[in-house]
Amino acid sequence: MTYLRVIGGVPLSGTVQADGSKNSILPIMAACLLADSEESVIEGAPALTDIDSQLAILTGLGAKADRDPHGRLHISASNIKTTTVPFELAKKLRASYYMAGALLARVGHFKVALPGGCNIGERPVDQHIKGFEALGATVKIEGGYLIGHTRSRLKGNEIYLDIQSHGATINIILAATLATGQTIIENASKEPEIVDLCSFLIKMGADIRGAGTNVIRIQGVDKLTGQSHRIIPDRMEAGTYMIAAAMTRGSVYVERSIHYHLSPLCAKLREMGVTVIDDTSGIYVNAERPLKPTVLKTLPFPGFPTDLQAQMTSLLAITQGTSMITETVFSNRFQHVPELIRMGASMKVEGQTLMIDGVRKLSGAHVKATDLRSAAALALGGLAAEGETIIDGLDHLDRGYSCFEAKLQNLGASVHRFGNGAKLHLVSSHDAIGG
Ligand SMILES: CC(=O)N[C@H]1[C@@H](OP(=O)(O)OP(=O)(O)OC[C@H]2O[C@@H](n3ccc(=O)[nH]c3=O)[C@H](O)[C@@H]2O)O[C@H](CO)[C@@H](O)[C@@H]1O
Ligand SMILES: C=C(OP(=O)(O)O)C(=O)O
Repeated sequence: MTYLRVIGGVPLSGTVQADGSKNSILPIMAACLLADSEESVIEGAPALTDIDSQLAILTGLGAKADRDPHGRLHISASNIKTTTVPFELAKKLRASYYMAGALLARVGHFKVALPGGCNIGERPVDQHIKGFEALGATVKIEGGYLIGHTRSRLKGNEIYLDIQSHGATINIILAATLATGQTIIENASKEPEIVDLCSFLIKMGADIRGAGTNVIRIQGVDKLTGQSHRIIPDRMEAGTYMIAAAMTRGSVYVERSIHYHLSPLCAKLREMGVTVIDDTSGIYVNAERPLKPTVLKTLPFPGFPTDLQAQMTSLLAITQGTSMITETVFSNRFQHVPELIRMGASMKVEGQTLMIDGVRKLSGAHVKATDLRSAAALALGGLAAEGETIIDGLDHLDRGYSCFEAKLQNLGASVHRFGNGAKLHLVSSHDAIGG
């Protein structure tokens, strides 16, 4: 077992760089399957277990998929030997289901085990199925697999998404790129990762208009070829470090973060009294003044992202006054709450709403992360807490944060990984910092 030990109390200070976006690179890796010639080279791929899992899936399908020593991914899918993604591989990440749209377009059939990923509530695929069927495929769920085929080439169609689903928008775009005729996706997701995927597909030869708006038009083409692409910065990772700066009353420059992608977070932090300044290369956060409580609701982009909700919970836990968070995207995304309460937070979940009565300080405790962003939220709690916090469940953290400890150490934090039977020993921050 491996744990993270965080000694709180140090205001973060310095510069941290955002890596390439996990939620952008994973569908782009699936899109590489659409090219029957030329290698794709993806730059800016961080060292994440989700990326390793997606590489293993591509290799299993017969593609050549590797990471070079400079962190670039090389993917070439001239041969596809199977269209089955077994449970053992698919269960590791939600993004495994993007193989369905790509395989359906490229070879006309797929059998992909229903995915894993974060345990944050129901993650149905009815909108993905609706889209594939509208394009002419026959799709069923059987034995834990999503199975689809089409007898002839997929045919473009109009598809209205009942829910503005990020995943379904991506899967339908992937399937529609090689269809005949035009596909129009209405009520499409507008998230930056969709725009990045479409930029890559357009370089490959796809004809796509409207990415980043609610209506995306895809005119099918006959062929796509591999291309090079640099992934956009990870707004969730960048946002996590911005919140960490605010929590520790620090002063941090998050290089490569894009203000437009983070505008809901920047707005909320400013409302709370944090200084947030954006320039051409990043965002500067300074939180020396006392902060004010706030109210926020998670929504599809450009609303407040659900992937930053847990981290904001940690910040509001130590912001005196009453705050309220409503989670509208996922049905079970407050699993960090009992752990923060273990650290002294005062908050209560009422349905999809969390009422927070901000306390002056959290205190270190042994806590367990049950999903990716809750792991980050607990680490942030630890950075601001008195004493030592031990965090269990790092497999979740490693899915989405690369060099997490090193980046925080660089900002002055005391964060270390230890494990394999190492003795847990809780100490006070005074002892630990050597005061
Ligand atoms: C809208 C939103 O914030 N999406 C987030 C979601 O994308 P992800 O693609 O995982 O989720 P979706 O956007 O598809 O889901 C949004 C909502 O739609 C529902 N749904 C989805 C598909 C479907 O076929 N039927 C259905 O009912 C889901 O249960 C959920 O309540 O998690 C990603 C990883 O955390 C984030 O990067 C995305 O920003
Ligand atoms: C929940 C997340 O990832 P996934 O949807 O891949 O499980 C996330 O990125 O916060």
